[in-house]
Amino acid sequence: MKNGITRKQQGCNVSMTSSHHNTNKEGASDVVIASSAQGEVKLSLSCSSALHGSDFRMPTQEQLLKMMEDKCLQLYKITDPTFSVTKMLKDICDSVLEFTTDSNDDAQEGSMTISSIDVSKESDVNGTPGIGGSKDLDTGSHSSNGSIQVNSFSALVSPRGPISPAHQSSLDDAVLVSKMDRTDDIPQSDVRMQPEDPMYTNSLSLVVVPNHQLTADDIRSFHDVNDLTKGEENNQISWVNESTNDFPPPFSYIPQNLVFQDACVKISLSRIGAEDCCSCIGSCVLSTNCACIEKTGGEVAYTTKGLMKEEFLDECIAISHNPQQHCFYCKDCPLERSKTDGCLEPCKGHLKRKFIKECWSKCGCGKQCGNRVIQRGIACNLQVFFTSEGKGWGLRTLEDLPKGAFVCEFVGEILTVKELHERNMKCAENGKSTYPILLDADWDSGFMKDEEALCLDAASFGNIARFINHRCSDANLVEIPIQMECPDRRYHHVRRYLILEFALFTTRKIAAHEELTWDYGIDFDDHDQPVKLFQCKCGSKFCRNMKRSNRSTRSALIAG
Ligand SMILES: C[S@@+](CC[C@H](N)C(=O)[O-])C[C@H]1O[C@@H](n2cnc3c(N)ncnc32)[C@H](O)[C@@H]1O
Repeated sequence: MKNGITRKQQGCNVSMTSSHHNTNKEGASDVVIASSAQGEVKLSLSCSSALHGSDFRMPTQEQLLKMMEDKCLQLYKITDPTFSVTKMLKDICDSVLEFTTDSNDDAQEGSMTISSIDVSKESDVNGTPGIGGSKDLDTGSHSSNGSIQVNSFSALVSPRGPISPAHQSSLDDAVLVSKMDRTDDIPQSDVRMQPEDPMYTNSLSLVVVPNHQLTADDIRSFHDVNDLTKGEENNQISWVNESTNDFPPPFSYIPQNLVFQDACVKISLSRIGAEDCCSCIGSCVLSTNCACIEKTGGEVAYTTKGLMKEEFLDECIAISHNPQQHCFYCKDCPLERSKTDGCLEPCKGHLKRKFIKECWSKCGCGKQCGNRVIQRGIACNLQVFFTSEGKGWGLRTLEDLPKGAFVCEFVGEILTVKELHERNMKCAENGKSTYPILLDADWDSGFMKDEEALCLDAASFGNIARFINHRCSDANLVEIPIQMECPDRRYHHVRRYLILEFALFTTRKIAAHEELTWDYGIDFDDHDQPVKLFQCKCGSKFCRNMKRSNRSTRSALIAG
């Protein structure tokens, strides 16, 4: 396939040939993208039939393209009627040329090989999908020493230690991607792609480790440097580590809460009565009698710009600053019950928070109603980064944020508190932590069955909120429960099915690049908490861990 250098002149030929000798090892397939100084781009695919038996028959070009288009529809859900595989191949060539002409007036010469791996066999027991095929490599060119310069690279990464010299390079086995500085640890023979220009210090290197068996955690730790959310959110959320060679921990990104196992979450349309929906037309923020807004005492929580109203926000912040004044005690605390196996300890109290009731699908208003902020998803530009204060990874904003802006929900697995306790016990044995938050808003309503006392754990399955670190008292985010369709406060707020929400809003103006923090409500004096306490490095002058004077009784989040 050849293209001329300008988009107007470009032409695209698709031709197919087959050979009887193997061009690469068993079952491997390569995509080679080569460009010449004359502005030609060549895309060649090679694959071996070795794994599929000896009765290999070359399909016709038409058969192949038809099969691929069916696959794109069924497997990748590409439903655009104008989509065609030929056009996509041509687009790849165009992109190479576009990049070359945009970034450099002189056309470059070079090539790169993208190899496919099949780790689908390595799916973990929980059904975490394997990664099949190569991922998102951008253009590159050969350097004099034979390695390939990567101009930009959206890649999978693996937090692996130095690679032993015993490894020999091969494109057929596991593929690892490492940060540039880590390639010092790796024998040159194992490095297949390596950024050479210091300008690309945040680019990644592709390292091939032969015969390496990928584990489930390996697969879960492959995080795209440009988007940790795997495309699940409105905005991409990149990650960066300017301090160490560490990679983000293994976890699966989920944009909505999911039940782990025993949690009893009963949501059905029939449970959502007319009294829990509004019949407004237009934006409820301007309405005088919106039934949803009536649920929160007739107080509209949002401004017309989609920010939380200052008065409402300040009350929420005051509750979080003075938990003792806003606590209720349950008669038969599910948390204590889960810990003590029969022997009930005194309940330390749970926070009674203000909550927001957003409009929902059964309401008369539409998606653009001003009383629907959280359900429109993450709107700010965020980044995960490695903190320099010893807190591990953290989340920061890349843009200035006003006071009262919605940042993200807290999403995780929905567990019963009994399951959380069991999980914490296991974590204590293997040095891991849970990142739980109790859904305890309604625990004062009498005896609850074990399967009804719920919490969220974001350590293994969670959204971007799992990276938000704790700060005592003067955190720049505050958590506010959101109720949508479900009137049952036990779930706090349930969106669609099986979704519980807990949203984080800014408590003040936040400047670009500031770390986002919230007060987990930890009592650093309570050594009886089911999870291991950490040494707080929040740096706040109100730090409860340092002073140990302010004895909080909140149990909003028992951090591990
Ligand atoms: C919800 S996670 C936050 C993300 C975490 N830092 C990471 O690297 O994945 C909570 C964990 O982060 C660490 N952490 C959070 N806030 C901290 C703080 N103020 N000081 C020290 N460690 C903190 C603790 O290990 C805690 O168990």
